[in-house]
Formats: sequence, C-alpha cells, structure tokens
Amino acid sequence: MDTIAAALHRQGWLVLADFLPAAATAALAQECRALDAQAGLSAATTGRARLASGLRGDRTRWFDPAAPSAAQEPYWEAMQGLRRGLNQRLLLGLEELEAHYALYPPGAGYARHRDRFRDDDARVLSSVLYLNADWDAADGGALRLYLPGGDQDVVPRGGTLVLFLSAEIEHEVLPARRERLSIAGWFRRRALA
Ligand SMILES: O=C(O)CCC(=O)C(=O)O
Ligand SMILES: [Fe+2]
Repeated sequence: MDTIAAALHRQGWLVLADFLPAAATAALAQECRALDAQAGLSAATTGRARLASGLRGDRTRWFDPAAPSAAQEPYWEAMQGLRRGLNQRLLLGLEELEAHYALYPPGAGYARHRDRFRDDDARVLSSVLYLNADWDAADGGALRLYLPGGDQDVVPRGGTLVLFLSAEIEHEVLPARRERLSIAGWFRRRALA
C-alpha cells in the first residue's frame, strides 16, 4: 500500500499487475460475457445525465454495491481495501466506489476524455481492472494516458489494474481487434446524489 500511495502521489497514476488471483478475474470475465449474452449490458452513456454519445462504443452494466454477485465479491473487497489504504495515506476522503462492467466489441474505443464531468466533480480516482486472460499488445485496445512527459499505453491484460486521478489525466481507449472486457470503477469523495 505504501508503494501504491507513493506512486499515486508522485505521478498521479499507476499500473498493478495481478491485482486479483487469476481464478477471480476469470469468474468476472465469465459473468460479464454471460450478462452480455442475455442482453444484460447496455450501450454506454456519458455524463451525469448519462447521455448516449458517439464518443464511446462499449456496453456496460453498473454493479449494485448492496448486492455484489459471488464473482464480484473479491473485486469489491480488494477495492475497499485499496480505498481505506489510500485514505489513510493520502487523505483523499474516498467515500465510495461506483463500478461497471464494460465490454468493447472489436473496433470499439472511447475517445480522449477526462473522467470528472462538468456536472459531477465527485470522482477522485479512476480505476480499470482488465478481464481478458490472454491479451497481446498486438491485439490493440490499449488505454492511452496523456501525461505531461508524453503518452503512456497500458496493455489491457487480464488481472492488471490501472489507477489514475480522475480530474487530471486525459485518456483514450484505442480500438482492439478482439472483444475487450473490463471493470471501470471510480472512487468518489461523496455519495451519488
Ligand atoms: O477501459 C479503459 O481502459 C478505460 C475506460 C474509460 O476511460 C472509462 O470508462 O471512462
Ligand atoms: Fe475514462
């Protein structure tokens, strides 16, 4: 936790490999695919009003924090551990997590953006946990972070968690040639209104 907090404090972002055991990541991927097969994911929207837009091509489903599925429990616990650990070290005042599955069909991406919206500034820390077990850089689908020192591409390999400051770091999802699965989560400094 000290290393994670120090990296966030120093550079505002960080990548962690193997955030969850492989079996836990696989169970999440399976649940995400099963939901999609039952039409349980919806075309993604942006902004607090959750407006549909041409900016992104993913399908999503919000987690219900009050009722995590068995597959979601390890994720939820690990993220709450992270939230508490970061609050102790960085005094970020992170109160809660909102999270959704995201499935990007081949060719879909998400145009360059920031995660803190004009009409909702409660998001402090963005996270993405990738769920595809075997991802090769050549499959595309990188998360491109636009940083003061230059761009940084994160390969969306299963088990990898990326964290970055929501207000500051612009980023983009590049199109992939395969279906790309993830959980996007945001630590908020106050509850959803
Ligand atoms: O999936 C990713 O790598 C990033 C997704 C993203 O930027 C978002 O959902 O706001
Ligand atoms: Fe984003």
